[in-house]
Amino acid sequence: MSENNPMPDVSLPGKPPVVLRFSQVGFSYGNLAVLAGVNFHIHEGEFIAMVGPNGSGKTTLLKLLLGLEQPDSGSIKLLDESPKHARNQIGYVPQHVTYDPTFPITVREVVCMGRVLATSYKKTKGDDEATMQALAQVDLADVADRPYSELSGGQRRRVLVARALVAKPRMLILDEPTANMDSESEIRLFKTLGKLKGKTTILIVTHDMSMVSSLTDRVFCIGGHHPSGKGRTVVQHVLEPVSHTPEDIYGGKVMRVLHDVEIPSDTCENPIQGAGDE
Ligand SMILES: Nc1ncnc2c1ncn2[C@@H]1O[C@H](COP(=O)(O)OP(=O)(O)OP(=O)(O)O)[C@@H](O)[C@H]1O
Repeated sequence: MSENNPMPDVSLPGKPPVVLRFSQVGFSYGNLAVLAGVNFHIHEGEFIAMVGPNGSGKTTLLKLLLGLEQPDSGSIKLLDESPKHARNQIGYVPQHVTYDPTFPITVREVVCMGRVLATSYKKTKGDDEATMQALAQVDLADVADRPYSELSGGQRRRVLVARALVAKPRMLILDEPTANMDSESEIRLFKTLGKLKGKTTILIVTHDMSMVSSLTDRVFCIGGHHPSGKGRTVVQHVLEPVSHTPEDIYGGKVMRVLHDVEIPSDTCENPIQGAGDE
């Protein structure tokens, strides 16, 4: 597939559909060029890591993906639609949530907010059921009626995952999910993500460039500058299993991101089906 002639979002036989496609995307804040010629796609059910150093454009890429910013050039298709139209089908787990610890809100209520926000109607019986299901998915059903402020930082992050899951999203995006977490909380979070793997498409955005969880199917890096000099581009890198590392990092075995060996970002080895390049 040539860079200037991206393939349409039509799945090949035997391949899961493409849920997100960036085609030749460029974006600047005024004179500050951030992204240029960005081409990548994600298939339904994949577990993807998007890595990049601080200031490389990860948040900008998320804003484009969610339709909060518009690309200067190129196009973005999310679930076959424009990001603005499709973003209510995305579960987003932010890095930071500011909350007032004196505000008396329970874990159950925090999770249910994800349901109300996504569907914009009054709370129903179905919401209660979905809330408890989402809490069970993150192994926190037993704390449903505790005040949110009493939970540890790691538990609160999992509550936010439940809040994102409660509207049954087609894709889950986690922004720096393990920032400021101890290793035990990290393990529990990745256990939760391991259970979700394959059931929903998962995109983790992180500045940790060197290692990712072995749950990861493919890793994209926002890195080198585009030949045009007008911003950074995104490439796909190869993952290598690492032996002799403690298994408690990233909630299981870790994979090393090989930055000296890259494969073009518009190809896909499709680890789900083990099929050839697209
Ligand atoms: N609203 C804005 N207006 C102008 N420049 C911005 C704006 N937001 C971000 N930038 C700049 O765009 C570049 C990319 O920023 P972005 O926040 O996307 O990077 P990041 O990879 O998410 O960084 P970090 O890991 O530090 O959060 C940076 O140079 C940043 O200073």
